[in-house]
Amino acid sequence: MFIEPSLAGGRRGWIEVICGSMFSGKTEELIRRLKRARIANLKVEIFKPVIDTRYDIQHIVSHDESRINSTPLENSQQILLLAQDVDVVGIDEAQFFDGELPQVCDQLALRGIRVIVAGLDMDYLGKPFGQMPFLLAKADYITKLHAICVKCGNIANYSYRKSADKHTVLLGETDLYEPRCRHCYYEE
Ligand SMILES: Nc1ncnc2c1ncn2[C@@H]1O[C@H](COP(=O)(O)OP(=O)(O)O)[C@@H](O)[C@H]1O
Ligand SMILES: Cc1cn([C@H]2C[C@H](O)[C@@H](COP(=O)(O)O)O2)c(=O)[nH]c1=O
Ligand SMILES: [Zn+2]
Repeated sequence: MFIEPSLAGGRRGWIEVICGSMFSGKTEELIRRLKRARIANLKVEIFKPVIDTRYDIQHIVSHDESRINSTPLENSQQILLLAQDVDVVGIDEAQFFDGELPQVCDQLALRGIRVIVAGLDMDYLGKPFGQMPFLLAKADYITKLHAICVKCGNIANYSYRKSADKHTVLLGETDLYEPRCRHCYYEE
């Protein structure tokens, strides 16, 4: 389990990345960290890309229905304007944001903000997704989570797409995707 670095003394501001396949618990872990920050009386702002309308337009919602309010954004530069005077910034579905997101996160961290980013490390083809590889390179702390393979019960790293749609971005849940381990993913 991720334990927050001490906030006492020293220079603050860092980037945490939570990654993994679909259903691995990224959103739950993001919500857990953000709720704890609020319990610590820190000022928290939460963002997601506007295209993520899967469960709710405004809220970040996990597959298990835990939720937290957020601000949907068209582009990552808006975070710099909206994250004034905050201690912690949470960002979900980072793979859908534009190419500016890594340097936006850098700037936030330099302002002394704790930045917590959650996103899919790989798309349905098993390729690095959007800005996630760059965020992983810049992160101070990385948490890779795993789902359970629906075929064999082992640890799952991959998000297998059940439809023939070839667009990289295709919103969905169990209707379109299932988490699979390496072996079950490549067997198909
Ligand atoms: N195959 C699976 N492996 C693990 N968790 C699953 C699976 N199918 C459904 N879940 C549910 O998904 C939850 C995680 O949801 P969520 O945090 O939204 O994941 P992510 O954001 O990584 O897609 C788990 O707590 C569990 O209840
Ligand atoms: C693999 C993959 C996923 N997506 C979409 C499907 C979901 O709407 C989100 C991922 O949500 P989660 O919180 O990680 O479960 O991304 C996509 O558009 N393209 C893909 O290749
Ligand atoms: Zn498997």
